[in-house]
Amino acid sequence: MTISSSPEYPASLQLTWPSQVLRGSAQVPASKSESNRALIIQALAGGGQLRNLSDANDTQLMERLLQDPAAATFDAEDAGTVMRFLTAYLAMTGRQTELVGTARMLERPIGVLVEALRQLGARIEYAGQEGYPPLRLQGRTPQPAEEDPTELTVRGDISSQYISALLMIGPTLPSGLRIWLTGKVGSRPYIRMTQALMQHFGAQCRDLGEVLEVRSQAYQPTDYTVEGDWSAASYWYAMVALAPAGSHLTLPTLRRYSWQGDQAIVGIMAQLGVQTEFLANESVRLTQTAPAAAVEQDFTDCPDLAQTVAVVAAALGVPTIMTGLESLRIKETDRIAALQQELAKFGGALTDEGEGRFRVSADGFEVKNQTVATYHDHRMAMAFAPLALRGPLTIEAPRVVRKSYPQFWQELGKIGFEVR
Ligand SMILES: O=C(O)C1=C[C@@H](OP(=O)(O)O)[C@@H](O)[C@H](O)C1
Ligand SMILES: C=C(OP(=O)(O)O)C(=O)O
Repeated sequence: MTISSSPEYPASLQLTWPSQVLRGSAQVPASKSESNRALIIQALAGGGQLRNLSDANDTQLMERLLQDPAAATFDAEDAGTVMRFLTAYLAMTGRQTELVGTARMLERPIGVLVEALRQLGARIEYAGQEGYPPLRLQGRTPQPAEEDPTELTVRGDISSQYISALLMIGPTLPSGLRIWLTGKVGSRPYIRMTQALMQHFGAQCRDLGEVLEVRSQAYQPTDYTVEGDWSAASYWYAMVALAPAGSHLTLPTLRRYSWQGDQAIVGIMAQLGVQTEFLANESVRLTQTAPAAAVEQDFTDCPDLAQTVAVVAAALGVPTIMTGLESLRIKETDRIAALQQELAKFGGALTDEGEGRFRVSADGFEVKNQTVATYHDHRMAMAFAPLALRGPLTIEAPRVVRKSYPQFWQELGKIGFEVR
């Protein structure tokens, strides 16, 4: 396996499993969500040492862009957190600059955040389509300090990243911020993660459910060690679920008490045949057990787990109802359409039953040399890769994993997959 030595990934990768039990230990990357928040807050705090930062492209990109705050253009590439967090961060500096991204990023909405920032005095224009990047930041009208926090009403049903972006700049505003959330709030644990990291850096945030409040206050430079990424861990859960009986794996750097909502994978995979044991030294041991006869799961709080779970449920033939998938349509790709296309190649289906309910089913699910398209989406590649435990498989554009888990294919090679 030569991927590690090559900066250029091949056009496709063939994965084969030598039909033995799956055993050993796999490295997950550090959480990109924690890393990207910690980087923004560190910049606002003016210090603090960050340990175990993610090597994900999304994080390296954030780090690089923050090092050159005077740049004329900031290219957020395909990183949602970079686009949304930097928009808020840069808008508050009052600088004139531009934020751009990949073609897909220009289809991912940002109007809710721009509208909120305008109410905080930011002058932001759309350089292309109204409500979408690219953005032109044209400075900021300073606002006087008031006794009461500035009130904003923000929709919570499109992306929680707007709310996290606003919260993080909240302490730096002269009057602080009171955010009224409307609509069905999705990805709520990511908002809590933001609050937890803000608090770690000395800024208090009150969470009253539909109202979030941050007073004007100084962040304190603080050190932080980033936890492993639970979304990335989900692919290893999938592997244990699909591996021959008797398989087990250890994953280091994962905490029992996590700030990441995607730790929900522990409970979800308990139903799909993977038992989790939290060990000392921040690691978990995954053991294969029997799956439930049927599963029903809401992904409102953990949308990034949906692809992993859909693929495992289809491959195991466990009838599964998935709800809370609304935000999947506006991520790196339309993940619902992508799942439907790719599952069909194996005899699986993700059927829209209306009213937000999707049914995973399978009719003679079989893995036999299919080629999986990845739609510029890291999670499509990583969610389908575990199927290689059931038969040979080709993954197109394997480079996509660099967004969150650059070492993914190497880790597969180390655990015993043939990766060509
Ligand atoms: O704040 C974050 O770090 C994230 C929030 C979620 O996005 P949405 O809030 O858009 O659902 C998640 O899907 C994304 O991978 C990371
Ligand atoms: C949706 C994702 O990321 P982002 O929104 O930050 O691009 C993801 O990593 O699955």
